[in-house]
Amino acid sequence: MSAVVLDGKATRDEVFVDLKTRVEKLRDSGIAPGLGTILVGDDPGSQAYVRGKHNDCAKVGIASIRKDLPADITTEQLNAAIDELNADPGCTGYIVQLPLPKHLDENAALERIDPDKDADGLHPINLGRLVLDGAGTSQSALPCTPRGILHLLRKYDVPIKGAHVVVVGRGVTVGRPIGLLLTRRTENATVTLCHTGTRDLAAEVSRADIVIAAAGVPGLVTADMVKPGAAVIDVGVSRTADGLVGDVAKGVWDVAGHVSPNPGGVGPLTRAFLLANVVERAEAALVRA
Ligand SMILES: Nc1nc2c(c(=O)[nH]1)N[C@@H](CN(C=O)c1ccc(C(=O)N[C@@H](CCC(=O)O)C(=O)O)cc1)CN2
Repeated sequence: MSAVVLDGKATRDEVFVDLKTRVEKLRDSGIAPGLGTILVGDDPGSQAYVRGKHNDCAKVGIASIRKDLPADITTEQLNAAIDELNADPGCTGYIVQLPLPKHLDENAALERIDPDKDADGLHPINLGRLVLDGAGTSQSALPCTPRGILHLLRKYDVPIKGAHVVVVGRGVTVGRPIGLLLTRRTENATVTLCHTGTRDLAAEVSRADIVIAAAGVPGLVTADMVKPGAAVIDVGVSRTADGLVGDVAKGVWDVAGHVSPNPGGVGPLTRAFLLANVVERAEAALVRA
């Protein structure tokens, strides 16, 4: 079997066309959406992601505000940068790029973001709204990668209702929120969340109609684990001497029905839906005004 490729780049381009029109409409109403980013340290991966986010802003006409801080900043200095973006009227939505250096408390940083400007949907209030089925509305943003995964599955008509989804990885940006998203009544999937404490990963994965691999372990999901015809979404990424490597081994392509590759799958949509969240935060502010 040769899997159908879920093309993240082509899908991102479609999302951008829609966003450009909405940004122009907002500008006609006197609102200029602006994305802020806070990047701490010099991790090459994080630097590349943040650079990409600002390039994307230029493509759809969103202003961008960039705060790059050294790896050894104090909690007080990080808090000051967050407070500045909370107070900046030109910044309608922003993110703190993760991971932060070990000496900084990620949860405390996320909690300090103004929930109305939380473009990642990772503030505890917004994650709480996801639990209560309120996220993804004018109330609050949905986390970007889960939103991208759902969009790709829908676009390529991968059946979600009633599907058994196995998520590998329990991180805050993907593993935990994707389970909440796919078990909403509108999606109605059954989700198993696997992690390093899972006893028999292969047995869990083999029952899945949809596998979402977000562990950051190169080649963790192998062909022998995957049910023939299943959809496999490769989200985890590791930077190795051979370049970027996903969680899904190459042989999976011969067994799966659909594969979202890495790179070229969900990553570009993570960035696209960050901008969608910024536009939607600005649209919501317009309605409130
Ligand atoms: N505050 C956040 N931090 C992090 C998030 C997040 O959603 N919010 N997710 C990841 C990193 N990430 C976004 O920040 C991200 C990952 C991947 C891509 C992407 O476009 N990948 C490309 C390959 C890019 C390359 O060559 O380096 C692809 O998959 O084709 C964009 C953003 C952790 N941190």
